[in-house]
Amino acid sequence: MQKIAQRVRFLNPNLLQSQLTSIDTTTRSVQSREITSTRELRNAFDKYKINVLSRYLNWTSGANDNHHAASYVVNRHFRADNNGICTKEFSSKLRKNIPDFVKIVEVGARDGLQNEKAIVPTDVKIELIKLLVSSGLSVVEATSFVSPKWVPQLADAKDVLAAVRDVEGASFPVLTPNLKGFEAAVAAGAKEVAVFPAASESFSKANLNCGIEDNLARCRDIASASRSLTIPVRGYISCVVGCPLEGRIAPVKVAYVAKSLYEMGISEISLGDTIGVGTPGTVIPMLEAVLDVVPIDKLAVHFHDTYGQALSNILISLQMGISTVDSSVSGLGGCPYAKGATGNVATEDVVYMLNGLGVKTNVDLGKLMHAGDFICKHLGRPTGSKAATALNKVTTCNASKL
Ligand SMILES: CC(C)(COP(=O)([O-])OP(=O)([O-])OC[C@H]1O[C@@H](n2cnc3c(N)ncnc32)[C@H](O)[C@@H]1OP(=O)([O-])[O-])[C@@H](O)C(=O)NCCC(=O)NCCSC(=O)C[C@@](C)(O)CC(=O)[O-]
Repeated sequence: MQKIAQRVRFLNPNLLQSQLTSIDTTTRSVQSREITSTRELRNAFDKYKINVLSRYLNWTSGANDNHHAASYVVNRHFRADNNGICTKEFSSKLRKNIPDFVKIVEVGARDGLQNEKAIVPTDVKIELIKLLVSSGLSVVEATSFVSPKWVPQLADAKDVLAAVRDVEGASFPVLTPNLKGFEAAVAAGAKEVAVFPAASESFSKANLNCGIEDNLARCRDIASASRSLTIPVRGYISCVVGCPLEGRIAPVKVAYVAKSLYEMGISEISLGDTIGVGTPGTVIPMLEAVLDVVPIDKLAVHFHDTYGQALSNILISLQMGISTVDSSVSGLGGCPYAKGATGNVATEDVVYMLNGLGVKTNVDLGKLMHAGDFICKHLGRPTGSKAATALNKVTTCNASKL
């Protein structure tokens, strides 16, 4: 700013400073959606006389060697059109479909813990779930009713669910791979369940001991049993972009499973990048294929962060209009049948990004970090959340207000 002020010699530095401050004020109004139309933007420009500055800088940049500095200032904030009226072109394009509210489905107590070798005591799981609810999360997946021989960590499913099922403020879906699991979950008081087919035949066999079609038949049994009890059934699809056994998964395979789940009346379909190999380059075609067969409001995304791509994949999904995102406190997790896959995207990182975008989640980041600290202390390792790591260092800052 100082350098620009010095170089733009014909403009009084104080005036320049005040004009740039006005640009920042207007930018914030657009970001917070106080300004939503071109007319409101033009009014703000008139009020602050910003167009004078942008024309001046454009002229100056053409007239001297200060091109880069001047165009940086103008283009960074606004683009001047032929009439000298600026539009915030990139911002409106890139934010157009991003929803005002995102529902976060917290999977830390299930997906997060299922892969832990040392058995986490039941009362620690219960306390974790309660802390997550008190942070404002409205969906906290509690556990799985699967074979304890396959997933010993979740053998206490009945006790965990019994302790949390009546906690107010959230729903507590549980995974059910077959009718046996569904019946046990209902008997334990489940009010919402989830089935979990895969888009990869080999992964389906490794994870569930049956192929895609046999597993879809099990899902159908659960969907019809749940109908009479008015229990909503969520459906995960594993390996939506890549499989640890088969490699790349074609979008058409994901669309096939998604359509099958939709047709059996599944309430929400969560698209899982189980091993975290996806990038926006593979996620976009997969979402396009699924969107051809399932309405957008039925979809959720579930990204593991093995390659550090989860937030980019979430952002692109939001830009495509998806408004439900799964995540796991402190980035806990990994699937026992997907070797090498690391945790889910950390809920703290998702909330931090959404706060930055001005998207509501109703989640208090400070309280969420407290839940993360609690479970990480128990597991004896640092958080996997970058936002929590950074914020924990900023002792003077109130994370809830970020
Ligand atoms: C599906 C089964 C049960 C089939 O397992 P199986 O061995 O083929 O089943 P079976 O019908 O032959 O029964 C064998 C034994 O399991 C018992 N059994 C049978 N069903 C149940 C049940 N529901 N609950 C408790 N016990 C059960 C059954 O009673 C019997 O007991 P035994 O007579 O030997 O004592 C097994 O493969 C299993 O439990 N798999 C667990 C898979 C799992 O939990 N994977 C992790 C979750 S998926 C995931 O993480 C991905 C996701 C969702 O997050 C999305 C993403 O990240 O992308």
